This record gives sequence, structure tokens and C-alpha cells, in this order.
Amino acid sequence: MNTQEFYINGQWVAPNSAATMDVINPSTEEVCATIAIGDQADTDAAVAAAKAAFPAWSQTDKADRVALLQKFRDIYVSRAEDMAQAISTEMGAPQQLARVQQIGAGTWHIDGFLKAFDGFEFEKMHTPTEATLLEPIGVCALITPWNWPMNQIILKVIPAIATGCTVVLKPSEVSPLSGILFAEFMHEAGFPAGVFNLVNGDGPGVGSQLSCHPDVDMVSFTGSSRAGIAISKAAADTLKRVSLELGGKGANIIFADADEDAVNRGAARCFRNSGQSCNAPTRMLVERSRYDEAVIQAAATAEATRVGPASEEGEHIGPVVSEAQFTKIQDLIEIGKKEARLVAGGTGRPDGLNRGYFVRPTVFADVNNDMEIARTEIFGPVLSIIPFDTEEEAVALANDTVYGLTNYVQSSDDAKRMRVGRQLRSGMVETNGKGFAQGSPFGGYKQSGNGREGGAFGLHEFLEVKALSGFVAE
Ligand SMILES: NC(=O)c1ccc[n+]([C@@H]2O[C@H](COP(=O)([O-])OP(=O)(O)OC[C@H]3O[C@@H](n4cnc5c(N)ncnc54)[C@H](O)[C@@H]3O)[C@@H](O)[C@H]2O)c1
Repeated sequence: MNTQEFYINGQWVAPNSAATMDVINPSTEEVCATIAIGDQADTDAAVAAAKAAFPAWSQTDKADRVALLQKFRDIYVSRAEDMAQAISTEMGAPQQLARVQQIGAGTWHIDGFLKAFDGFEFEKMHTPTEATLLEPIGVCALITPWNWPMNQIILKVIPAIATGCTVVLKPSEVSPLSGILFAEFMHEAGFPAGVFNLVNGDGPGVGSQLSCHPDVDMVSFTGSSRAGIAISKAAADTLKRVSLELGGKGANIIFADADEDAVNRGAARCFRNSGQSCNAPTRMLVERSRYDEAVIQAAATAEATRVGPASEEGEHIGPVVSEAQFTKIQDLIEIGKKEARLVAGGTGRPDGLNRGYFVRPTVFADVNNDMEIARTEIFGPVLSIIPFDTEEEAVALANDTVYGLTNYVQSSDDAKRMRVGRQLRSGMVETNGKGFAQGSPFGGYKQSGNGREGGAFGLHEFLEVKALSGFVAE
């Protein structure tokens, strides 16, 4: 794997400076790779390559773009094991999670885009003499996080390139290995030089250079609210489009008439990927008559959740990604112990693990929405349980957060699920354990961001709309 160079204008090139950064395996706390870190000259070279490639690429036939994307998909599938190992090493996803969910999410989104692209109309007659044209926005900077690396990279690169944009990808410096492998696949697929470019670097460096670059037309970002704000400010001077997919503090409303498995399912979903998902249901709101039982069930789920190294097979959860995240989560658990009632887990590593950023699956009961653990996105395997008495109160509690990404509703009453779902201020509502459909728009309300990724909505993100009048249809 080429960790010391960047992929610019169809080839691997040496960085401008000698700056490097170590990549840490979170299961062992050992250095697993060292990557080159870009500077302004590297960013400028990648943006220039993308800009030069845009006129030709934006005019290519849809069928030609589909053929290249299909070729990429074939390579992604045939090299899935290499990709799974890269993700597992860099961010700590255990083998099964890496192979099935982390890799599978990528394939699933590629297929969703290909389906949406097939029937996607780029030109429509609005009146007999005016056409509405959807055209690629131009050069796109794609800045991605470490928690679902291929999911995020594919949700950005594939629709951008499918619609005729050219891109510069900056993966998270915490999990850059999967991004480098992704660039190798793009090269092998044979995209024309400059269509796809990759520069590694950190947020203050390459990230902010891309955000304020005059030749970048759009930034698509997934990650923290802090970085989302910094990117929006940096992008303001050039008025480029900024698409944001930020954090969440999802509520999982469990009514008394919910199915028996609702609490276990909700807790397990909160702990999935070691709690490092922006759409994790981290606030479990339980109707009073089921509350005591729910606390016992959630605690039992936490205790039954095995934690172990990413290199091991099995259904356990792995470490959290970094020392910084580990420390932040420990601090929040400590705060939670003062604010609420700890019923499972707690601070410190799980028994038998004395190295690696492993966190104990933790459950707090008797939480209220004013507590810090109910307001802050912890991004670790930490669940807060909050009781409620009425449907109105449940909706109010769920909506009482700056975030609005995914909320969840569990009830055997179809009308109630739909009624509550309509009142929740979030981009997504999942009910009764039924997941998100392929091609559905993924994105948030409020401070969870403004973008929509996946399927036809995800293609729209990268398009400008033009009204062309005096049109003579051919
Ligand atoms: N919503 C999500 O999917 C998601 C994903 C990862 C992290 N997070 C949140 O972010 C918190 C911290 O994680 P993190 O530090 O890795 O996330 P982050 O937002 O700092 O990093 C994500 C990406 O943004 C880049 N970046 C950071 N600062 C930037 C800047 N000023 N300009 C341009 N790019 C910048 C990073 O290099 C990385 O590629 C987590 O605790 C979690 O709450 C959310």
C-alpha cells in the first residue's frame, strides 16, 4: 500500500514536504503505518488536476461513467478482504463487523446509486420551450471521518463522479489506510486522470485548505459539528456549496406496547461499532410501565456484549478509535456517574484487557434531558435511559436536542408509530427495528447537518439546476 505518496492526476506522486503522521492500531496502541501529510502545494496540485479534468469528464456519456463505476464495484468486491483488514487495523472494527457491515455498506450504497442513476433524468422539459438541466457542480472536496470509512467515502465519491464532477478526497488522518486502498481501486478501474484525486492530511492543514480553496466548488463533509462549523466558515469567503453530515443524539422511543425484543435491540444498536455511529440510538426513552424492566434488560445486554481486539473473529465489539476518543468517553462516563444511576459498565477497561482503547459497554438509568450525558454526543458504547409518561412528553424529549439525525420508535400500534414519526424533527425515523431502505436519503435536521446522501437525493447533492429557455427540442 502506498502510504507515502498522494494520488494526483492519475498517478502516485511524492508529497511536497517530508511531514508524516503515524497511524495507531487502536486494539494494540501500536503504530501500524506512517502516512505522508499534505501541504498547500499538494492541495493545490490535486485541485488543479480536478479542475483540468472537469470539462471533459462532465461531458462524458452516462453509459461510459456507469461502465467505469461497475468496474470499480467489481474491484471493490474482489479486494474486499484487503479493505476489511485495512479498516479493522486502522479503526478497530472486529473481523466480522469489518467484512460484513463496514465493507457491505459500501457495496450496498454503490448499488443504490447505480439503480438511482439508471432512471435519473438530467434534462426535463419544463414548458415546451424551457428545459430544466441538472449539471455537475464542478470540483468537489470530500472530507471524511474514521467511523465508517468506506461507507462515507463511497457515499461521496460515487455520486460526485457519477454526476460528472471531479473530486479531491481527504480521508480522516486517523483512518487513512482504507482511503489509500480505495484510490488504488479507482486507479485500477481506469478513471481518466484528474477525475479522482487523494491527498492525505489533517483538518487544519489539507482540510481547511480545501474548504477555502477558490477552485473548489463544493465541500461535502462528514464528521464532528466542530469541524462542520470550521469548514462552513472557511468556505464562506468563496460562497461554495457546503454539504454537512454531522453528529446525532438519537432518541429511541419505546412505548409500553412495543415488542419484547425492543429494549435489547435498541441497546445492541447503541453499542454497535463501539458506539461510533452518528445515527446511534443513545437516548432510550421508555414508557413508565416498562421502565424498570427496560433498565434490567439494557444492563443485561451491556453485560452480555463482549469487547475484544479487532483481529479476533466473533460478534464482539472492538476498541474505540483513538486515545483522544477513549479519554473523552471516560470523562463523560465519570460525569454520568455523578449525574445519573450507573447500572452497567463504567470507567476503566473491561476485565482482561489492559491495552487498547477498549471501553466497557455502559448503561445509565434515571437520566433526564438536562444532563450532560443526555446532551453530548459521546461516540462510545454508552446508553442513557429516560422514563416518560405520555406520547406528547416522549416527542418533546426526543426533539429537545440540537441534533436531528435519526430517531427510533417502537410500538405495535401502526397509527401511533406514524403519528409520532411525523412529529420527530429528524431526517430519519426508523420504527420497530426496520432499517433504512437502499437509496433512502441519509441526512439530518438542525445541527446534524444539511446534506442528503444515498440514492437519487445523493446524486442531486452534486448538481446545479439550470433553466434554459428558448429551447428547441431535438
Ligand atoms: N457524524 C459522524 O458520522 C461523525 C463521524 C466522526 C466523528 N464524529 C464526531 O466527531 C467527534 C470527533 O471526531 P474527529 O475528531 O475524528 O472528527 P473530525 O470532525 O475532527 O474529523 C473528521 C474529518 O474532518 C477533518 N477535519 C477536522 N477539522 C477540520 C477543519 N477545521 N477543516 C476541514 N477538515 C477538518 C478531519 O481531518 C477528518 O477528515 C466524535 O466524537 C464524534 O462526535 C461524527
